[in-house]
Amino acid sequence: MNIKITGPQIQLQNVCLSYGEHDAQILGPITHTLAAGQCHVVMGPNGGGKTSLLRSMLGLTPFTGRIHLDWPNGRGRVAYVPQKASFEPSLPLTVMDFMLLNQSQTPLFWRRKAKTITRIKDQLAVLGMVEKAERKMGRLSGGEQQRVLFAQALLDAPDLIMLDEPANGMDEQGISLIEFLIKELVTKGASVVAVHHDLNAIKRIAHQVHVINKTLVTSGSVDQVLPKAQPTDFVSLCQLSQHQSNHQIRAMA
Ligand SMILES: Nc1ncnc2c1ncn2[C@@H]1O[C@H](COP(=O)(O)OP(=O)(O)OP(=O)(O)O)[C@@H](O)[C@H]1O
Repeated sequence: MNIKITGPQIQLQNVCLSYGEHDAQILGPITHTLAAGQCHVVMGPNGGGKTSLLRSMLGLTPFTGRIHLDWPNGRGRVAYVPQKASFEPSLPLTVMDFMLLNQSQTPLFWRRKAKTITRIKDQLAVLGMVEKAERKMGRLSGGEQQRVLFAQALLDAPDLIMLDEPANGMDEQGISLIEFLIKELVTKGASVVAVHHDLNAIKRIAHQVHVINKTLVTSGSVDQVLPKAQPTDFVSLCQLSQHQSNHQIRAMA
């Protein structure tokens, strides 16, 4: 099948990050390129800097160095599903309100176009959440909130989507659905960058895997990076230093 790629290539040059002037360096230096139109999984230990890297790519966290999104046909649409969102249970924000938030500049209480509402309901239906459109966001379960966040991210057919642990809190059906939708996005030409911990899921969805533990430990296809995909491999993968990584991973295969 001939896919027209609409997602960007992501180029990182000497990217470094620390949160405060005197704080330890969280990331870097990282010089690396993520190919356009593929599903890239970022994995690594807790605190290794995966979220920080994603947020840097989105321009949400200050960093040094350079991150360039090289779009094939001019700048496309970008979506982000954060690791966790917290909604105060008493906050009077329904699922529908939340979906409408970045659909226009007009206040929420203004009348909405029927076309927009239908489009939102269709997207909520895909994620199995249309029946809960009038529920308050803060009263949904974690997995349900995650489904709504995903629905909102997909609403404008993104060309680049960043997913921070998209399967977090999801049941089995939700996990399959998210994986199906990720594959569908890539089939349509989008670039996907997802933080993930589940090795089996990574094998199912990833074109390229990038192991991050402050710096880039290693990167390559699933077959190159996850030769046997046992949990112990994951631990050792994360502990490898940049210098020894490629050699040792080949030895593990
Ligand atoms: N806003 C912040 N201010 C100060 N330190 C931060 C901030 N955000 C993250 N950190 C620190 O940066 C380090 C990397 O955090 P980050 O969330 O990027 O890691 P991660 O790999 O995504 O972790 P996890 O797998 O646990 O989600 C951690 O030590 C964390 O405490």
